[in-house]
Amino acid sequence: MKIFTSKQIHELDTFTIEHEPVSSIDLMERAATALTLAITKRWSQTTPITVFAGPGNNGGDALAVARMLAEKRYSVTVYLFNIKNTLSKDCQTNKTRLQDSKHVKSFMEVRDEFDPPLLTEETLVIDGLFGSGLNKPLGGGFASLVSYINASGSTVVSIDLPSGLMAEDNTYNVNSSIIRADITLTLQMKKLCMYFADCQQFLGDIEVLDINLSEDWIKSTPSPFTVIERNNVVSLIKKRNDFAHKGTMGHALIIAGSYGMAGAAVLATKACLRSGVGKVTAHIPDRNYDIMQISVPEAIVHIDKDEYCFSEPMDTEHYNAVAIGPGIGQRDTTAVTLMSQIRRTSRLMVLDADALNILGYRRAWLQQLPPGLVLTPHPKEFDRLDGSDNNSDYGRFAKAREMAQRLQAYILLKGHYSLLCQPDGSVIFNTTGNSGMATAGSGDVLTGIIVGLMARGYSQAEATVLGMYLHGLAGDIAATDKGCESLIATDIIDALPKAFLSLM
Ligand SMILES: NC(=O)C1=CN([C@@H]2O[C@H](COP(=O)(O)OP(=O)(O)OC[C@H]3O[C@@H](n4cnc5c(N)ncnc54)[C@H](O)[C@@H]3O)[C@@H](O)[C@H]2O)[C@@H](O)CC1
Ligand SMILES: Nc1ncnc2c1ncn2[C@@H]1O[C@H](COP(=O)(O)OP(=O)(O)O)[C@@H](O)[C@H]1O
Ligand SMILES: [K+]
Repeated sequence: MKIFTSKQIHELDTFTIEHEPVSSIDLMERAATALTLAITKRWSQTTPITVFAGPGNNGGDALAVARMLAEKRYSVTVYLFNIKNTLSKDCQTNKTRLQDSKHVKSFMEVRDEFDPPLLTEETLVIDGLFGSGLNKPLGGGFASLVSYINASGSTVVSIDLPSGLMAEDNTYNVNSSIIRADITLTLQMKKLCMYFADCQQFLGDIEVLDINLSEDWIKSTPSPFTVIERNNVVSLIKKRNDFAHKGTMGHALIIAGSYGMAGAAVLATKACLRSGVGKVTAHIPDRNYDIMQISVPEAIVHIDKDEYCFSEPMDTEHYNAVAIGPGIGQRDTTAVTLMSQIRRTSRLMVLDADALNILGYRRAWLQQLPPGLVLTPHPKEFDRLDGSDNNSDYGRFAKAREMAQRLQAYILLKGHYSLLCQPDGSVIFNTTGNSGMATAGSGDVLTGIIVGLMARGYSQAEATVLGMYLHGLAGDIAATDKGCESLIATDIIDALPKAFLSLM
């Protein structure tokens, strides 16, 4: 599924109007019908409704919704903000239609002075001030109105987008000038900002309303941003050959777990074994030997000469893919060994956790990284790599995208919607997974899965897409059994078989 920018969605509206063909005002009527249905499904006629409409087409939608609700005998009070005396054509038409309707309780067009009405906890506010046409953060009277609505305790339904929220980049936005909706009824498709954690406080629950915009345009228009769908993943899965043996199914090497962090190595290794690979070798310091042998009898264990940490690069010729990082610590010896390991490894490689922290604290080394690496940072790890500590989610997304192109790397930025930035500038969002996975060790599990898939023969792009989808899916399956509160990383590994099976 593609994610389009607000500029593209505007083109999609225009294309639909020209090619369906449908007049612009009839398309607005279609949107308003879907919005009204979504509202009447949830609230009865006894709910007092106050509608705030802006001067553009978002306001036009709101005025049409107000008329439809009034015709259904809802009690509706409407404020249209026309400060500059410029309404969009369809907003103007809907203003006239509303005024002509006998049912609207009260309609006021605000030109300058505005006395805000009483909004109580019983009031349902319909926010149609601004949608995808917002071109800068709200200020002045609109910012005050937004603060007033937010402070009111009323339930707020936003049309298309909470007013004040940009469809894409909110880095320099002012939080207090953005509507905090309880529900956002968004038209046709989710906007990019809806995938970012720091925008969720404004969006509330999101419902996407299909308004039948042109399928042809959607199919034929490219977008660098997509969301993984089940069928994409199913088509990636490689069939096992009946005559397969462990020597033909790939050999993964996992360099993980310093003294005191054996668990990271155990989790990554176990997850890797569950990913279809033939053999897994875990390279660990001597002190962790017994723990690994006892916890994961299926793994081959290779011991570092150092008792406590990763200190000598491995010969990786005999492996198909290598993972380095979970729990390796950040000692200077380990840092130097990491770089020497990266330089001498020609195999597919995934860097995670402390491998990323080491690079984050020595950012000059980033320039020496070979192309084709997979990096799996969580937001903090990415900020270290990037050298900044105040990234917005959009900012982090944009920088990860730029870094993936510059380093020719696959950067999997983890989060609720993890996103994969590829060397060609494309970005793939994942929607499997849940908050139960916010628990120590779940990232180690992901690393194990990805290296297992790469060793098994998947490319970096395939392994990361399939890996993040499967990891989240396993988390979702585990959560149906254990619930989110009690979920631990081991549960994700235990659910991997069911996750795989559900895709076969
Ligand atoms: N035919 C279409 O194009 C359709 C559009 N739809 C609706 O139209 C919306 C987009 O409409 P528009 O493109 O008219 O945009 P909006 O209605 O979101 O806003 C545009 C208006 O806001 C003003 N504005 C922008 N930023 C401002 C700021 N910071 N402070 C004060 N004023 C500001 C602009 O000058 C313009 O008057 C969508 O979100 C959706 O709700 C739907 O009706 C579906 C069909
Ligand atoms: N709220 C959430 N929703 C979906 N996935 C989540 C959520 N919280 C964490 N995850 C997933 O769990 C993993 C956590 O990784 P990470 O932070 O590296 O954990 P650790 O370092 O403890 O192993 C990531 O893959 C992330 O996408
Ligand atoms: K809105």
